[in-house]
Amino acid sequence: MDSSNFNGASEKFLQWFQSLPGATFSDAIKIVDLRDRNAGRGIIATQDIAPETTLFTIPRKGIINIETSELPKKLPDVFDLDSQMVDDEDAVPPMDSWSSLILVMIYEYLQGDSSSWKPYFDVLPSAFDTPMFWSEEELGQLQSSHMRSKIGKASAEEMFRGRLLPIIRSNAGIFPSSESRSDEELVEVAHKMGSTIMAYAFDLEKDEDADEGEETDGWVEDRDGKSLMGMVPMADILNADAEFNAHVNHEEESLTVTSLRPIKAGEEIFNYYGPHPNSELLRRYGYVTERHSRYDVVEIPWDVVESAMTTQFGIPRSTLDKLRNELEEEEEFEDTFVLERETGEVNSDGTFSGPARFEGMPEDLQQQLKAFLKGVKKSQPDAIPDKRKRDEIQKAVQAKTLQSLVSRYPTSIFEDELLLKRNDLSRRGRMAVEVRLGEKKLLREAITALSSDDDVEMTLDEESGPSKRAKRSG
Ligand SMILES: C[S@@+](CC[C@H](N)C(=O)[O-])C[C@H]1O[C@@H](n2cnc3c(N)ncnc32)[C@H](O)[C@@H]1O
Repeated sequence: MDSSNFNGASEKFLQWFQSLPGATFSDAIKIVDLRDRNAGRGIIATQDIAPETTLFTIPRKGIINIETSELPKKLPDVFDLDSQMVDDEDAVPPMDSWSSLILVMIYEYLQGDSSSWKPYFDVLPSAFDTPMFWSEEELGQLQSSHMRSKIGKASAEEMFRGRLLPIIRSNAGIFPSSESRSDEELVEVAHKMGSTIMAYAFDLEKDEDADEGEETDGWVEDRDGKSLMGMVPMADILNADAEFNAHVNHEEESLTVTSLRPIKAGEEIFNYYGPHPNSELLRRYGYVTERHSRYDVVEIPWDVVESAMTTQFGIPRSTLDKLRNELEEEEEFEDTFVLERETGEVNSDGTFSGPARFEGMPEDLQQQLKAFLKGVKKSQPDAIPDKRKRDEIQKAVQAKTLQSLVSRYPTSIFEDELLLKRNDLSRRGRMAVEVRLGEKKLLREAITALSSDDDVEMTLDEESGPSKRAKRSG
């Protein structure tokens, strides 16, 4: 889209927004074109802004959701949760807030010019950089990032085909132009609406559920279907940063966006999407930033820990299977742990309270490993004669585990850093490298922290990729 069309769409959207009864938009801000830094539209300050200034107000009637769209009135059976809750095994389970909003968005989108939200749809994205839309080759660049298993394309598609498509097909008169579209085309529309919701929608508390006087943060966190979700025009033109300067307040009749601290003329107004690692930022929003790398995580699958116990210390698989079954029966078994830094809470004015620091291996992983090693000691007292030996094995197993995770990434930190210096990487390729590099750096911090212990000597050879020498003492 050339810049006059792009800015024309922004201008029409602003006019439409200002015509909504109850909407306000401060003279101190404007919508701008930030495509030169891959940030689409955003809002900047045109003059210095004091803290707690109202930047704009969105009347709740301007939001798109099941309460404002005409669709639920036209298809009461589909949306009426009570009638679907009947105790009938054959009854269709109620649609959750996620699929309900996708259906509403498909309906409004297919209305075209007749939708009351047309100027809003004109500023919503038509293309996405989220991994949902990446090729296998592009996904391969994420290497062994756990995020690859969280994209959920197949399950989303199953829901679109199994749930939404039959509703659209059996109500063709309500969904304009649906008859002339193939199943594939409608699924593509559903994917686009789903991805738009993922990156743009807010959680909106229903009035009756809202705790008195309590505000909610806004961005969609809850995908389990309980919350009321909605598309909030203008609030979603705000980009976000890990350090932010504005906040969306949820009030009874409207949502207001206010400044949290002084904002200088020319600065961008940033909302907050949450303490997401870059992998999650990419999965939901299709971008990554250096500032979010403080929240990076690495998932540690328990089976990698078990392999370390077997290969490093010869603990038989059968012993581990038995111990695992016992813990599973007691519902105390975890199959995945999260390696992360201590980041502290963000200050109330949107700034960081301090640097992120790696403080240690996940406590729950250590507890489970300890429980396993105690079990091993019972069946093989010679292998683990005392607590000192158990602690030593515990550390070495964790070190081996981290090393195994590092070796799952085909390139080293050094190689990734070199790659990022090149200027021939695609945007998606660059983001994939940044995600995997952030994970490797966290692993390196954890390895360094563990190897500061005398019993386990480890090195990270950056030229040839990470490597480890674990001294099997004792
Ligand atoms: C709620 S929208 C914000 C408005 C969006 N820029 C637009 O043009 O419609 C969220 C999307 O904005 C982009 N975005 C938000 N914050 C960003 C940032 N700090 N840097 C780059 N892109 C950002 C991402 O594409 C994300 O999916």
